[in-house]
Amino acid sequence: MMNTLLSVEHLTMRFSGLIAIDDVSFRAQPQQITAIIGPNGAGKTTLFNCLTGFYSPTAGQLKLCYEEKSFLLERLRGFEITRDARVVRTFQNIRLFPAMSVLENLIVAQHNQLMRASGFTFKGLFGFRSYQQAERAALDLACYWLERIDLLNYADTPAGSLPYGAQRKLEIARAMCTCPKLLCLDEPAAGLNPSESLALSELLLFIKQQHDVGILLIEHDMQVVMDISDHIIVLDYGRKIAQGTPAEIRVNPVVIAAYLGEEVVGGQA
Ligand SMILES: Nc1ncnc2c1ncn2[C@@H]1O[C@H](COP(=O)(O)OP(=O)(O)OP(=O)(O)O)[C@@H](O)[C@H]1O
Repeated sequence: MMNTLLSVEHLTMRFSGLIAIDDVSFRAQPQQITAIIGPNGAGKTTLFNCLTGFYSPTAGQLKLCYEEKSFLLERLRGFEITRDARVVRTFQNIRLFPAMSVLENLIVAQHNQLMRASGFTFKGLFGFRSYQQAERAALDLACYWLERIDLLNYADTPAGSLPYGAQRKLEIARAMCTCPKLLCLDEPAAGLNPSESLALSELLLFIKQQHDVGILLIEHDMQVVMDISDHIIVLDYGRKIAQGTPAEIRVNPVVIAAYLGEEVVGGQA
């Protein structure tokens, strides 16, 4: 029996009169893909904003556990959520550093490790061996991910000049360079063509199988969701209305009636 990676308990987020998330509870397991679906305005991104410190929840508990450690995310500041709890996210809109090279985007993601290795400057300045080793390790990790996303030949290309689909993959590679335990992806398939969506699905399956990370996936592309998710949480107007495996969600009448529609359940996104 796997240990739970993330426990969301009675999460509520209010904006004045509007309840964006209303008493939502669910669990996510390590090395599994947990999809969060629901129509526009259901509260999906707000959930990510609570998990990653952009919003302070009105109520509820967000507990992350791994390797005998546990973190209450709602009590941490944003940078601690990434640095200490190792939760990382991407956004609906691409947020790469467009003028930096592809490789530099992946090195910047390892800033925390490199700063520690540099003794917060002087070991780096004086070229300590331990810092040089850390630099090499950062480069190796960046190259590992560049190979995984087929961008090794574009290492020196400005990230902003890559095709859209490649930028989406680079964002995921950049997130993975932080060595996360929980990877939160906000609509990674948005704007991708069918073959790019397939490549994305393969990348996410590779990550979940080969790396000790749990994935939370917000996605409107039902083909991607149904193909790769282990577990699906369905939100509507801030409330959880269903959860289950893709097979269960496909035939859940509440979900069919409210969200997917019969055509989409049949596999047409
Ligand atoms: N900072 C904010 N202030 C006020 N209302 C907000 C704020 N952030 C989100 N909301 C509201 O909370 C509700 C949920 O929004 P959210 O962006 O989480 O939905 P979503 O499920 O991610 O939608 P989409 O699929 O369109 O991205 C919406 O009604 C939205 O307008």
